Amino acid sequence: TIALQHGAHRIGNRTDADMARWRSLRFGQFIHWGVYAIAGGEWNGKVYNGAAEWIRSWKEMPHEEYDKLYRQFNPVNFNPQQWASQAKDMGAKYMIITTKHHDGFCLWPSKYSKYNIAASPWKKDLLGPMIDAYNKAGIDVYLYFSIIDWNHPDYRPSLKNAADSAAGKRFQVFVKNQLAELLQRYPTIKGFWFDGTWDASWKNDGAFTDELEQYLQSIHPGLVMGSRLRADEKGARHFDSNGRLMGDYEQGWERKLPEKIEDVHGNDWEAVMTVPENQWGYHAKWMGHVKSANEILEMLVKSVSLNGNFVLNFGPKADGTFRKEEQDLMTNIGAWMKVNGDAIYNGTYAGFEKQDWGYYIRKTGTDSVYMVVFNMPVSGNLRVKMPARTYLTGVSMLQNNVPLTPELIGREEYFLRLPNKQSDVPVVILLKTSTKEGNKEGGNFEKA
Ligand SMILES: COc1ccc([C@H]2[C@H](O)[C@H](O)[C@H](C)N2C)cc1
Repeated sequence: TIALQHGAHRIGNRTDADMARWRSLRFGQFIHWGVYAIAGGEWNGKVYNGAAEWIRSWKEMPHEEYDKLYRQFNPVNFNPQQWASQAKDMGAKYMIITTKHHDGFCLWPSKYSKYNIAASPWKKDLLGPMIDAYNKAGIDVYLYFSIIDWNHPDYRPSLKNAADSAAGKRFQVFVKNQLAELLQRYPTIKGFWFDGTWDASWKNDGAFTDELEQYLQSIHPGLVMGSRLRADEKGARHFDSNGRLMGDYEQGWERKLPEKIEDVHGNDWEAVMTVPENQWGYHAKWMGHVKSANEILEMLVKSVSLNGNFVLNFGPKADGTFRKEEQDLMTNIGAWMKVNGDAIYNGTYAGFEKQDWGYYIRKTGTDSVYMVVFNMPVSGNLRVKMPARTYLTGVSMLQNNVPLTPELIGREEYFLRLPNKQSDVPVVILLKTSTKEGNKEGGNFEKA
């Protein structure tokens, strides 16, 4: 290994209570909301094909035009209690809100940048009421913060000369001040979700990123921060030059999921996902494939089955309301979560051989293993192969506790048959298992 001053300082996952809480939540709601929602992916009658929150970078959008949009930002229909209530109904246990995206517009009245909500017709802080409402609904809040800041005069993508370096230093002070300001204003938040850390000016100062992470932990112990914040002294990101994860969880899974358990290297991780192919902020015209509730549920279940968290993104309109497609998703996902949430919360990798019908999820620290069936075989037979020295002691439908009688088809291998093969939502079976030889003799199914 290479001697590193600013690489990973911890080998393996965090084991403290704050991280265990993050791990138990499993399902989050991402919210991308800002002045870009006013444009909604269009300008002068033309449609922007990129991600709506990036419209300022579009050649058809003059910077000075975009930079005046905040004068129209007036979310008169913003209702934080309603936002929190629908997130709770969906089954989300945490929420990540864009405090400031790459455009630099702050949703809170920051002392360190005039380009903030106080300068808009709305005037009032948006973050405080949101965080309070979500916390009251039992939902933890994490703050998205973009290091890239297109509005700040000292932001430099790279440092080419002494003047750049001086600006870069001023910018680092600005970032530190804003983050400390957010922690001071919103003490109940549980962590930061950093973004916009790929530019040379950031990744070539690994020491600063390391000091910043330690500074934030010192003023708010227990903060959960993923692998996007840091770089090591050689400019490596996410994984240091010795291949060790920096930060508290792997945060690179953006609009993609790992396929198998080996892909996550034993690290905590989180995937963030858009409903359309690639829109985070509000876009009036969604193009391409829009994911259904069942497709999203499969991503959520697959993430948990591979020991990760899954965060679904929403892009509220400029007036503070959610588009109908997003409201319908929250309702439909929530209906399934209401019945089957036990298989998700505190879920983790089960250690069973993957089968075609779907995914296994173990309730952390227990012998309870859930089977979440997405692909009903025409045979009607759901194959279950027990891991070595693990015995089946009970099988039932999660939804109504109806017991199932497995058919033994080999050494510790079974077929399970559902009462009926028809379902237009995923079906969950609860397996009770035991690793004690003794139970083998008892009521397990081999005797039958
Ligand atoms: C260049 O590819 C990018 C850059 C930034 C992103 C940003 C999106 O604007 C959104 O905030 C997402 C979470 N983030 C990674 C996405 C893709």
